Amino acid sequence: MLLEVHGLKKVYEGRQRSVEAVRSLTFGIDDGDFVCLVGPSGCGKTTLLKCMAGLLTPTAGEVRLRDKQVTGPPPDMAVVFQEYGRSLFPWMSVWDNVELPLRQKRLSKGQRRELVGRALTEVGLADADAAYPWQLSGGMQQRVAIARALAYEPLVLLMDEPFAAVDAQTRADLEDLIRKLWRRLGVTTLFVTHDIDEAVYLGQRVIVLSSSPTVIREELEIDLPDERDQLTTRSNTRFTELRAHVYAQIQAAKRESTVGSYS
Ligand SMILES: Nc1ncnc2c1ncn2[C@@H]1O[C@H](COP(=O)(O)OP(=O)(O)OP(=O)(O)O)[C@@H](O)[C@H]1O
Repeated sequence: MLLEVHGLKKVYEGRQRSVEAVRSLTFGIDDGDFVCLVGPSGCGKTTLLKCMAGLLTPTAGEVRLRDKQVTGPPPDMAVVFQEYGRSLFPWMSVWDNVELPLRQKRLSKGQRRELVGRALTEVGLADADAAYPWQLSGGMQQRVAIARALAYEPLVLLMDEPFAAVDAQTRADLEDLIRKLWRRLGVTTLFVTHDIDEAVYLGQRVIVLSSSPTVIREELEIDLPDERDQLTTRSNTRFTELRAHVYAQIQAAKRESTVGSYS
């Protein structure tokens, strides 16, 4: 198992009251997996992802990467967030943004040039290397963030609702880009989303979370062909069945939390 989450619990301690965001989560991700995490909004997805990325300390339980406990941001992980506007440096060119983490890795100039050039080509931005992020559309900025993560050659790529802020057409293009890159490069990916269709379309496996305080409601194998396509896959009967199943699970999770909050 490449990445393991064991009995993870996170309680935010406030001055007036504490909020139990994640109650107890245990799951693992194998090398090369593409796993989607989906759950009702506010269910604790971002909290979980931040704990996995070493940005938050769990209240109990642990995250292990290659059998080593995560206690701070591991050098082998890259994260792509939803807010591309805040994750790129506006005063740096596209090329410099993608190169920045490689400088911290202390790679030679030649190695950096090769990795940045290749990553920008992979995401279709080879010609935009000298532009500044603010000159690009939202979808292009998110491509830059993806290129930056890929150039870094992480063991694990964590993505937190990365396409939530772009329009539907761009989103479909970016979904296909991510699947294409995953199939070609085989990078282990954990993709967090509240969009059921997106989770089923992208993942090999979907983990459905309950409402906060979060536990796992279900883990589902997505037995759709690896070759996916926005038109054929989404009109496939199996796709429709899977999305209906996940939808029902999430509705049930929401109902339970409403009942819970009145009991
Ligand atoms: N810093 C914090 N302090 C206190 N409570 C917090 C904090 N961050 C999140 N929470 C609470 O923890 C719960 C889970 O929040 P989180 O942002 O992880 O959920 P999410 O599933 O990512 O939400 P969304 O679907 O809106 O992106 C929510 O009830 C939220 O109000």
